Order: sequence, then C-alpha cells, then structure tokens
Amino acid sequence: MADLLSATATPAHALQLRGVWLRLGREVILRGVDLDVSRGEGVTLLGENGAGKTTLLRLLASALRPTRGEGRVMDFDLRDSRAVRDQVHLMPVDAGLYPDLSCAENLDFALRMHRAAGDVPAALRRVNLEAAAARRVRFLSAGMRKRLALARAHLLARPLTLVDEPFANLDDAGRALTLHLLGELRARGVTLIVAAHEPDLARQVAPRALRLSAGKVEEVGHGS
Ligand SMILES: Nc1ncnc2c1ncn2[C@@H]1O[C@H](COP(=O)(O)OP(=O)(O)OP(=O)(O)O)[C@@H](O)[C@H]1O
Repeated sequence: MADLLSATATPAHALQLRGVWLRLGREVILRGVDLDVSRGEGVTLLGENGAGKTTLLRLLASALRPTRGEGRVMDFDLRDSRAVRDQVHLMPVDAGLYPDLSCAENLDFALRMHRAAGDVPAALRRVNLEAAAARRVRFLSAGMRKRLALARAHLLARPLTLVDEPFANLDDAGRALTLHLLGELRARGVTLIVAAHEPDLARQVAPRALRLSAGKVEEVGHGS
C-alpha cells in the first residue's frame, strides 16, 4: 500500500488518501476512503450531521491518525504530524480560539506558532473587528468569533486550509465577507476544503463537491 501511494504521489497533489479507515471508539467513521485533491483546488465537503466531515478534516490536519490506509498532504506523509501541521490550518466549527486572549493576541499567537509574519491590525480591519482588538474572545458573540477565526485563516494562508462550517452563525454581511476572504485565499493558490451544509454558498469558492456518506467519499455533480 505504501509503495502504491509513493509511486503515484506527485507534487501537483495537495492531498492523497488511499484506503483510509478511521475508527473512533466503537464507531467506524471512514471506510476505505480514496481521495485526490490537486493543489489550488477548492472542494466543498457535504454530508448529513454525523457523516464524518469534521473527523475527515481533523485527519487531514494530522490531529487524528488513520486506523488503516495512508495519506499524503502537500507531499508529506500524514504520519509526519509536525510537517503536516506546518502546511495545514484547520478552522474548527467552534472557531478554536483562546477565550482569555484578546482578538489581537489570538492572531499574534497563531502567527508565532507558524513562525510567520503578518499585519494583525489590517487582518482585524478586514473582518470589521478593529474596535474589538483588545477585547477578550470570551466576550465576543458567536458571529464575531467566526469572523476572528476567518481573519486568522486568511492571515496564515496555509497551503492547505480546512474550514469547518464557515457560514454558521453569520448574518448576510458575514457570509458575503466569508466568501470574499475564502475566494482571496484561493486566488493566492491556497487549496481549500470547506465542510458545509450550504452547498450553493460553499461551491461559489470551492466548486468541486464531495459527499461523505456511509464512511465513503463520492463526487457530487453540479446541480445535485
Ligand atoms: N472523539 C470521538 N469519539 C467517538 N466518536 C466520535 C468522536 N468525535 C466524533 N465522533 C463520532 O463520529 C461521527 C462523525 O462525527 P463528525 O463530527 O465528524 O460529523 P460531521 O459530518 O462533521 O457532522 P455535523 O454535520 O453534525 O457537524 C459521529 O457519529 C460522532 O458521534
């Protein structure tokens, strides 16, 4: 199996999975997933509640290990967590921020973790949070947290950016802003995977759609 993937892996791929199974506790979430995503591609990940979208994103971010099978992310073996985590940013559904740090401190910290530089005040301005720069995250609304998490993803611009339900808790302006910033990431060559329950919105920035169902990934045509 390992030989098979190394023989077909190319630098043109952002990620490749071969025969990936994942068990969590007693539940088998992924049942032999094969997947190829090209660099720069935008993919919408669909599936019912509990289908395993978040679990698949966590596996791609090297936060979970396959029970069986193998994968490569930006040409690194999925088992090489340190290398993979450097290439990937996962924006979790709950935004994954530090509640006792301020907005600006959360962004500074994320940059430091990736040994990256960036303009934090400008990033806060982009998501209309400049007035809240010094406010602790625990005092933000759900929508404001979402916008801060989006600013962080945009600032980091990791080569593979995984976004879990980016449109939840957002008003119309927030959704439009999300589409705009995710579109900018794609324009910069970032590979984007968006797990969402709003296919029409998500496919505007991530046109290829996949559906996770019964532990398998299948392609979804346009108009379905
Ligand atoms: N840490 C865990 N231990 C055991 N089972 C888990 C764990 N995390 C998730 N699961 C189970 O894995 C399955 C997939 O969950 P997941 O959160 O990946 O689904 P999802 O497609 O993202 O759902 P939603 O659309 O509701 O966000 C669910 O049955 C869930 O109960």
